Amino acid sequence: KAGKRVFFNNPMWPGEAHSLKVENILYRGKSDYQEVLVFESSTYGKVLVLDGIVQLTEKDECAYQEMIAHLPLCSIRSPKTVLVVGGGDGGVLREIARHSSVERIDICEIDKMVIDVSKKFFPELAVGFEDPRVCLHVGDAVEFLRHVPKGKYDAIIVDSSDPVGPAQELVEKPFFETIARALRPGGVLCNMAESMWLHTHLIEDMISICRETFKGSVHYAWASVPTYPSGVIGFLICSTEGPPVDFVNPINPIEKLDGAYHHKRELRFYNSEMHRAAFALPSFLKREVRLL
Ligand SMILES: NCCCN[C@H]1CC[C@H](N)CC1
Repeated sequence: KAGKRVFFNNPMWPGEAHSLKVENILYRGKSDYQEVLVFESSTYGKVLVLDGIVQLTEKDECAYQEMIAHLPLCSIRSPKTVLVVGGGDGGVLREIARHSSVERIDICEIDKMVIDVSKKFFPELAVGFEDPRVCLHVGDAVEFLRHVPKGKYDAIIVDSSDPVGPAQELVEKPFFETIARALRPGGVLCNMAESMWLHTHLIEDMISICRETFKGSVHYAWASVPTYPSGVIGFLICSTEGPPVDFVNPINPIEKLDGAYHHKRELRFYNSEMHRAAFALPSFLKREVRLL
């Protein structure tokens, strides 16, 4: 009933909780991997929740989907083949589709229920699946990447949930090694990388794995997403050995992309200034994760 609140607390962020006012519950289900909930909130539009953790809201999904897609793709001259790990809601696909140079987008999502629920309740995101360049694989990305030919992709985007449950393996070294192998020389990875306020140990671990695995550069960027814990989310962005990639100054600025690909929906968060600003880090973080 209107006025009810839902609280999001979780061992991933002890001692704190975020809450949203609920107008009505639209869907509750349980897939082979997780519990799936969709509700209409009072102020953030529709909300997708997996195992009690907010994945996206209609109001602020633009920040996460646009940044995780354009930080890597605007850092390389002309991305052609892209892989999305996770991303079953389709939002990242919608963003990648803006890049007219892209010829093929593979996506490997483990949970079909997330795709079906997104198509039913989040058409603004699921529109990403309609692009003819998209090739959907429903299954475990760890398995999928084992069979990918060496050097196949220009960019890989890991749009995962938290590393508890189905996404646990996506922060371990063997997975990053299969990603490095699947990228071409000078190819780029952009990986969801939690909160600088809550998860500096996890970020440190991921960065040290990436430093060993990716012989190019490793950077951390971040963006404001009010409905994620602590209101920010980070991105770990790396390049493999080969032509050096300057992540901070986009060589393929989104403003230069031909408008044809923007007609469906304008950008709400990302632009080249936000791109550059995303790599500015607070002093405590630079000390704690010894980044360049
Ligand atoms: N594709 C929707 C976003 C999935 N990534 C989120 C990162 C932060 C997490 N606490 C929740 C999922």
